[in-house]
Amino acid sequence: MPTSWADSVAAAENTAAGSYNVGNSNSVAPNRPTYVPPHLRNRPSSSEAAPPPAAANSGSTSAVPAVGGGGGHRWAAPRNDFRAGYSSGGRGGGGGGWNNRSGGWDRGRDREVNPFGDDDGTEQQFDQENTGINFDAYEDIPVETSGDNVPPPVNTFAEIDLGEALNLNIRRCKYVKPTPVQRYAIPISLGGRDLMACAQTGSGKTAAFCFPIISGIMRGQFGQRAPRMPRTACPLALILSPTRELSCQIHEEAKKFAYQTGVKVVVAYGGAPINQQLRELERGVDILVATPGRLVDLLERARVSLQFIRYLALDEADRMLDMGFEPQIRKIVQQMDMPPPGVRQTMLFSATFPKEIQRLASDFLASYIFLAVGRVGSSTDLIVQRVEYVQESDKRSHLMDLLHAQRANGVHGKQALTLVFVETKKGADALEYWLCMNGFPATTIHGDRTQQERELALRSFKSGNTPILVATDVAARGLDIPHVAHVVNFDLPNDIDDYVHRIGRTGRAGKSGLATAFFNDNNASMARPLSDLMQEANQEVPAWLARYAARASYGGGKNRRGGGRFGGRDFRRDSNFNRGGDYYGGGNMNNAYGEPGGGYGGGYGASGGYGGGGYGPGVASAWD
Ligand SMILES: Nc1ncnc2c1ncn2[C@@H]1O[C@H](COP(=O)(O)OP(=O)(O)OP(=O)(O)O)[C@@H](O)[C@H]1O
Repeated sequence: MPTSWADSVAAAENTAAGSYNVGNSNSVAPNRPTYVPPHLRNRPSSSEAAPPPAAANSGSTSAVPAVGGGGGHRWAAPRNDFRAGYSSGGRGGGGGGWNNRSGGWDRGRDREVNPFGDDDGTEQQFDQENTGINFDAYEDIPVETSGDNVPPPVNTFAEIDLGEALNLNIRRCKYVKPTPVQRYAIPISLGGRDLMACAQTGSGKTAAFCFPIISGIMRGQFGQRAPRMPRTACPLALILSPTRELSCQIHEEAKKFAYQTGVKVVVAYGGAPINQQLRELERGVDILVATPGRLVDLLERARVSLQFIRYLALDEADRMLDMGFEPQIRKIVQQMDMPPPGVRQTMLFSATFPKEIQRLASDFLASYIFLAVGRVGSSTDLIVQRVEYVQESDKRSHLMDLLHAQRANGVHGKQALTLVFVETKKGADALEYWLCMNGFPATTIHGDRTQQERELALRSFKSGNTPILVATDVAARGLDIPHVAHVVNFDLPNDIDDYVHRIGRTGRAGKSGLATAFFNDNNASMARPLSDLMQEANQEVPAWLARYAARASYGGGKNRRGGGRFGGRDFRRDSNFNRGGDYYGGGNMNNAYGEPGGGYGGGYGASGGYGGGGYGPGVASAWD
């Protein structure tokens, strides 16, 4: 349906925007220190001069310090060739970008680095589909929407008017069609609606919130524009995420999507020198990606103002609103100068969304749409889940057996990447040491390591030079590391949602993966939720675990899940929740293609979910 709803939204936006007029680009003088709306930057025109020279990479936009190497495992190093061949995402030659073409963009010293490294690239290079993605895996996924006047989903990117430059970048990313969460979330966001979205790990949520933000800024659809203040950066969009690594990853992705759109993306996160980030902010920012702690610092120094924010996205929103981060988030969103809900557009995304957190989150939203792709908090059945009964004292030798088996299955002499989750930072260091001593190159990521060590460890792991990463929950959420074949829960978490995020580091973007958990009596409280989760994901539940689960008493804790096979579980639909009937506007259940779907009974249950007792402090010690 290439001309249905998406077109009418675009038309409505253009009408509402009023002054949006492509032709204006000609009236902007080059290099004048005045504001040029993003939709007028970089616009090719027949009269323009030759494109800028393929500038050498100034490196000025890199938030990650240049790395000289190292950073892998610290102990015996059977293969410590970390420096070889690693590139953190194509910081190749220069290219066009800000301050070129239509000119007038006063970020004069910057050259936009081509994040694709394809400066001489032509269209045909982008024709290929994103390598290996299996979209069939998503065909039957149930989708639930609730709220008033839910915009219909789209089936292709072509149905949505995202803008020419963004569409080109989507092709460069080799995204041929939208994933289910993108099909629904992008039209909802382009329609100006607030959104609480829950979709399985690895299903493309980052693009689902980045595309509408970039597209909206490109359109320059705000009557008001952010002024240039000498020392205070005034972004139009803010994306918050819980960890430094995830913020960096979102920044890298967003830079690809925003390449040559004229929309500038900057990242700010703790543990890295603030001066470099301040300099970057001074050069101008449209989208700020940040961790909450560093952002509060910048706000208190009055180096960032939020008064022009039009888009707020919280990635891993349930984590951002649990006890660890909630005070900081409330400060940023409610106590500084950010426009209120309804004036700004707010998008919350996660793979898990406990009802207690949904209730908290609703403070940040105005008349929002709830979207669930797959069951809220479910794991994808692309991940084969195994649970093995292993006593504490046997865990190391058991891990060794798994790693030996995996080494035997290595491809092209390379061992598949294995991510091992442990409970504590000390435990991570101890296991890393032991693995290295036993000939398994391992490194760690946890909150006691310096930021540089963390980044180096991650790079060494991603590159395959150190194919085992031992991690605390700091690596549980959001990280998109290709080729993670196996996630081992050496220590099971105490919260089933943490388990869902951890195993979600494998089996991403339609690919399959393996997750093994070591279970013993210390994990008895996890027996029931684990067994329920595995059943939902069509996994084989071992008989001994089923017996444990049957014995486990239900105490109303946060690990308690509802009984249905699929449930959208918008907390507004809970019969315990009643705000006078003006809140919930009905729900729809579809498959991923927007067709009304049957076959998934019930599942919203007043009896289900995360009743009682507040949402716990999680694993704050393991986090930033
Ligand atoms: N439409 C698409 N076509 C092909 N690949 C895609 C598409 N959208 C996203 N991807 C790829 O899928 C992978 C997972 O995406 P992303 O990291 O956004 O997942 P996520 O849903 O945010 O996961 P998590 O819950 O773990 O944070 C990324 O490598 C991304 O490039």
